[in-house]
Amino acid sequence: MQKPTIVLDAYWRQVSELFSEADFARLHTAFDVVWGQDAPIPQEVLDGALPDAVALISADPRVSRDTLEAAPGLKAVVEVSGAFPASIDYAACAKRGVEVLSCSPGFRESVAEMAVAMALAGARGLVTEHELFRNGRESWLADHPERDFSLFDCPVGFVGFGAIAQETLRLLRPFRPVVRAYDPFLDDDAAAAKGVILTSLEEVLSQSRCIFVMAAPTVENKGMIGAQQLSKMPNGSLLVLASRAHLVDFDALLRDTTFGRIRAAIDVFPQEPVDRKSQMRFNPNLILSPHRAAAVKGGRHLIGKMIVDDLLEITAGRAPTQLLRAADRDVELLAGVSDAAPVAEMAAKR
Ligand SMILES: NC(=O)C1=CN([C@@H]2O[C@H](COP(=O)(O)OP(=O)(O)OC[C@H]3O[C@@H](n4cnc5c(N)ncnc54)[C@H](O)[C@@H]3O)[C@@H](O)[C@H]2O)C=CC1
Ligand SMILES: O=C(O)C(=O)CO
Repeated sequence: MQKPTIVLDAYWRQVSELFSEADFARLHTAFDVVWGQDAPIPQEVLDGALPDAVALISADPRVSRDTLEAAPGLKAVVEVSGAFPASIDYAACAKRGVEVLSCSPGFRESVAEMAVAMALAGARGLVTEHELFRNGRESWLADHPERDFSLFDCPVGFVGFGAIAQETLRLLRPFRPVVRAYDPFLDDDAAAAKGVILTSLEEVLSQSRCIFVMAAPTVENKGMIGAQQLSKMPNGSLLVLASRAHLVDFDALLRDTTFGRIRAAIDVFPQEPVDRKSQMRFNPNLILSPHRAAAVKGGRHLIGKMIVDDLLEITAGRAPTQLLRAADRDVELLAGVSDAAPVAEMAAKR
């Protein structure tokens, strides 16, 4: 029997960053894969494949009514950049019954692991003492209660309680944290099922010693953590920023961390790469990570597994269960907010 055709146009990503060898083999066993190379797909290859394609996997999917007309058998569009882009006609896809899926849940393990690493490094003064040690100024056997704390029984807060936050909490569970979360799109039952107190942003910020910012960037939440919100954080508390700089007023964050009243561990920045002369580079109360939360060998392979699993479901006539479905989200809030262009440019230079 002929295998269904899929178009794999992952560039600017590398195919091997998305798929383990085993999942790439599963993909090829189940589907006739067009392109699948680490270079942009030539337009004529795409045009030639669309009439037979059941799925289009792309880091930069451009799907208009014309695309849908050219692809009468299309059942799914999978974006592999990390967020729903503005370049898809979501209404036209919904009308045609084409699933639009985002790979974003496939980052959860690697990003959660890094968030825990950043929290532990911040909470135990690891990076600070390491830097002081290099300069002969380290403090032997000192507790530093004004700065350091244990995650055991610690009040921990989440701003945004989606896939990455939930995975982070799963990893933190052995520390028995007392967990509060602010997420206006989560209901009480879902939070209760995870053992989390769903509450206001103010309470999360004022009652937690360690706060993870993990909300998706939307058209509504730019700079939602500003000077007023940061002022609620207790002295000596730590902000771990893992989702997007969009959520935080960086001028306010840099002001509040300058003298160490609060500290921050940051993986994502308003401009990436950060300017060589930025004050951030000289602020000892910041742990700086160059957008590497998912950057580890295999750190994006869950994406490939989810893609293969969901495409098998979709081509069997069932609903996808792994990737994020546009149909389940208010795409108006999300689409195009996260600009993939700087990430794509940095990725090209790896
Ligand atoms: N640092 C890195 O390398 C990476 C960062 N990310 C970022 O992490 C974000 C979160 O990823 P996931 O957990 O997989 O997404 P998700 O969609 O599962 O969860 C996002 C959560 O944010 C919540 N949210 C939206 N607006 C909010 C608001 N105003 N206040 C509080 N919560 C709000 C949503 O209700 C949702 O529960 C992504 O959108 C992406 O920007 C993702 C992968 C890698
Ligand atoms: O690490 C990556 O590949 C990302 O896109 C993070 O946002």
